[in-house]
Amino acid sequence: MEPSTPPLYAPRTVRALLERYGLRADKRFGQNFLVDGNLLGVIVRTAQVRPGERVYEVGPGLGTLTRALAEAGAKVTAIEKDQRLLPVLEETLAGLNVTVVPGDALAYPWDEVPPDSLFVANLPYNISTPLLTAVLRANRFRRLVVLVQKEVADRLAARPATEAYGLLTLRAQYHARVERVRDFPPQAFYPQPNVTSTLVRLESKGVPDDPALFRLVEAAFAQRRKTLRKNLEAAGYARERVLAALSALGLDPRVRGEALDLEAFQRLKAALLGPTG
Ligand SMILES: C[S@@+](CC[C@H](N)C(=O)[O-])C[C@H]1O[C@@H](n2cnc3c(N)ncnc32)[C@H](O)[C@@H]1O
Repeated sequence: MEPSTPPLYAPRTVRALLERYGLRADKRFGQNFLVDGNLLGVIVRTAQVRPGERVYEVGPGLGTLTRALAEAGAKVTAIEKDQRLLPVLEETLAGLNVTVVPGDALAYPWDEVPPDSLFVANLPYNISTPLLTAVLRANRFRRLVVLVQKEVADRLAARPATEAYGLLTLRAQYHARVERVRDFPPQAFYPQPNVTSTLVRLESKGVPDDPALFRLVEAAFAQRRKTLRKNLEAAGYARERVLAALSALGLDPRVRGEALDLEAFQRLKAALLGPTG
């Protein structure tokens, strides 16, 4: 770009690009484009990209974050569902080390990503939970840096016995060490969303998925108001085994699933199914 050209994140560049291509931000795709250069810098610094490192991004949008990651030395693969944005990306990412993959990130073969890649994204709010689940489960990323709704960040970083604590929390904390980096106000985006966003960093523990553990966790949270024992029985775990396992762990039979931390769930799994279960 010419030195006098305003950067891609400048609100007037974003508005001009959309106008030139006859586009409007589409709510169905969760399109809130980043228009704050300082906060863009925060995301890139948090990602700590090494030169030549592979970075996967979901939802490049107009290419703002994609471009910043490529300029920091990353080799970026960016998956975009909105076909209307593909010609824009061709223009804004020209000459950079970026591959744009058209399609739905929920259908992307995350298992095929080379190990130790990075994942960096300003996520569309409507897919953040299933997408994070799929990406964490694939166990291919060394680090994930994601901008999500504050409420999703609360769930990722929650402690037991809180309202935000649940399946997503345990999925995240099983696979990674979770750190909230900072909040992003609505003014950092165009158009402005109704909610605050939060940048979250997840440092992978490099552990493979544990389907039996997550079947147990899913069952435990099926009906939050019910006791753990009732939920497990409803999911088909034999009553006697459940009672014996709770007693072996020194847990009150009236305990709720939300009281158990990750380690307690792992011990419960071993007590119910045996160490190899
Ligand atoms: C919050 S915007 C972020 C745009 C850009 N990265 C930025 O920070 O300005 C979310 C982006 O995800 C795209 N998107 C929405 N659903 C998607 C899906 N299922 N798969 C891939 N991309 C999707 C939207 O079209 C949009 O470009």
